[in-house]
Formats: sequence, C-alpha cells, structure tokens
Amino acid sequence: MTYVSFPTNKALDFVAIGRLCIDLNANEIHRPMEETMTFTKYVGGSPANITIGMSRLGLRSAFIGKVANDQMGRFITDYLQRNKIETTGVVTDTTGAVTGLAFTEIKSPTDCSILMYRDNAADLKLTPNEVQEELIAQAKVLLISGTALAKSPSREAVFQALNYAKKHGAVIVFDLDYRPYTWTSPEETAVYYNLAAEKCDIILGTREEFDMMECFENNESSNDKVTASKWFNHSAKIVIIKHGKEGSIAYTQDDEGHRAKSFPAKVVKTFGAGDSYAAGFLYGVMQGWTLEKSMEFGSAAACIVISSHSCSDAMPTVNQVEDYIERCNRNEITAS
Ligand SMILES: Nc1ncnc2c1ncn2[C@@H]1O[C@H](COP(=O)(O)OP(=O)(O)O)[C@@H](O)[C@H]1O
Ligand SMILES: O=C(O)C[C@@H](O)[C@H](O)C(=O)COP(=O)(O)O
Repeated sequence: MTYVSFPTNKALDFVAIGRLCIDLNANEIHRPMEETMTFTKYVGGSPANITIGMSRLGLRSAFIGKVANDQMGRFITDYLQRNKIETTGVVTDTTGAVTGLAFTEIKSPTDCSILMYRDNAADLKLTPNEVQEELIAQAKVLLISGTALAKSPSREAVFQALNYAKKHGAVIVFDLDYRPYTWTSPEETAVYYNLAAEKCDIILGTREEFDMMECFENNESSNDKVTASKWFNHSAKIVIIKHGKEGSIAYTQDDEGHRAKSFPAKVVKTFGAGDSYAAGFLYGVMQGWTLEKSMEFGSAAACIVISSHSCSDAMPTVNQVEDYIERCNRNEITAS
C-alpha cells in the first residue's frame, strides 16, 4: 500500500531548510559537563544531520540555510560539500551572527543532555528572499524542522519554503525538533508548529513534542491515535509518533497504526536517534517500501548512530544499515 506519492523527474531527491550548527561532543563520557575537559567537533543541527543521513544513503540532497561568515561557517559548508550535498542554497551571513553550538553531556547511555549556545545564531537569520525557489522546485521532498520557526526572519523563510513546495508539488516532511530553550513559551511554539503542520504530508515527532502542540487542548492524557487523526483533516498522510527505546508508531489516513520493529543497541549516547531514524525512514518510503520496512530501516539506522560518538559523522550507508539488521537477526548484537 502506498501512502505518499513522490514526484518523478526531479533533479534532487531531498532538500532541507533550517539549522546548520556545530556539535561539540564530550570526549570524556560518563561524567557531567562540569568535569568534561575536551570535545570533538562535528557538523550538527537536526535538519543538517538528516540531510547528511539522506546523502549517505545515496539520495541527491541539498540544503537551504545560513552560516556565519567565519571558520565555523566554512567548516560546515565544506563538510556538506564533501558529503555530496548541494550548497547553493546555503548563504553566508553578513551581520556578524555566529554559529550555534551544541555542547553535549554524556553522563550515561541513558542520561544525556545538550547545552546550547544560540545567541545571535546565523541560522535564524535566513530571510524569505534568500530561499531559492529553484532548489525546492527541483526536489521530490522538502523537510522543515521546528526550531527554524522560533524566530523571524527564519520563521517566514520556512513558510516561504512551504509555499514553494506546495507550488511545485514536493512532498513536505515536518520533523518537529522542539528545543524549548529557543522559544518563549509552549503556547507561542504551539501556534507556529500547528500552522506549519497543517501544510505537511509527513509529520514526525516524539510524544512530548506532540503534547506541546496540544497545549491548548487541555487533554487529560495523550493518545497517539487521537493526536495523529487530527492531522489527517489537513494535509498529512503519515504521522509518526516516536517513543525512544520503546519504538515508534506510524499512523495513516485509514486510521491504521503501524508499529516499528526495534533493535538492540550498545548505546553510547541518546541524541541523534531521531535524526538517523528520520533519514532511514524517509529513504525507505522513497524507495516504495512498506511503512513497516521503512520504519525498521530507520530504527536500525538510529541504533548505529546512538552506538557512535557523533550524529552527523556516524550517519550510515545502506550497506551498513542492512548489515546491522542482519547481525541483529543473527543475535550478534545485544543491548548495552
Ligand atoms: N535506546 C535505544 N535502543 C534502540 N533503539 C533506540 C533507542 N533509542 C531510540 N531508538 C530508536 O530511535 C528512534 C527515535 O528515537 P527517539 O528517542 O524517539 O527520537 P528523538 O531522538 O527525536 O528523541 C526510536 O523510535 C527507536 O527506533
Ligand atoms: O540539533 C542540534 O542542534 C543538535 C544535534 O546536532 C544533536 O546532536 C541532536 O540533538 C540530535 O537530535 P535528535 O536526533 O533529536 O536526538
């Protein structure tokens, strides 16, 4: 059963808009940030990680965003190019804005947190007129990510990208990617998230992210099926609700819930799971696979990334994901 039809005859498979940042991941793991002395630098930012994931899986990918006019900005653009990602949509800030930094704290495989430095971040300065219509016109899929809605002008740039995607028939994917510290209040966040989600074909988020979007509804308890069904009155064809280690469920317009098979992992850190899951899942549906197979592929990609030190750099190839699934089926991998 096909739930989403992707346009054909496009030069690009995938374009994402939003945050290009730096992850500084603690080298001394299993200790708090106060005691962490050294970090390894990687390209980061959830939509950047997903795009790197798509490119590693062999899809023709591009990015639309803004980087600082400094060494960090050049590091990011260069990394994208080395990963075969089209960067004509990545513009350089001219106002002295800086690159957002995410310092990661890895206290244990289950207790991880992120300390973000995002004052005057370049990615939030992207303006609507800097969004290249041509790039979106050429793409089968546009992915938007919630954090880019946090401030103007990046907020309007995302809505402009949504307009172009609608005009040119791209499938629109929304990764909710809710980072509370970028926002003033859950209510402010919910207003913009709901406006954007109405326009999207595939919505991916954790239970907590959907709860934030429902903050005006005074629900006594959250219910995945009820949450998902609301979006089918708008543009959505697939709504995925993620539950960390417990796996994920995809809902479709026929009200069916499709549960993902999950795999064991020797977890180093928890972050990066959602980004690699998104890349693996989207790769699968773009190949015309069933939802179950696509979700299984996403789950295995997530296991590879959470078993590694980085997010972006650890994004797997198709062979690596297939190999992981085979090793799990042979019981060669056990949970940490
Ligand atoms: N500890 C874990 N072990 C195995 N798989 C995991 C684990 N944590 C996450 N995953 C996989 O990654 C997917 C996305 O993870 P989740 O934590 O829900 O997203 P996010 O990183 O966006 O919060 C899950 O649905 C699951 O398949
Ligand atoms: O998104 C960021 O700015 C930080 C990411 O690069 C980071 O590594 C991360 O948090 C990944 O997010 P997740 O996949 O939702 O866990």
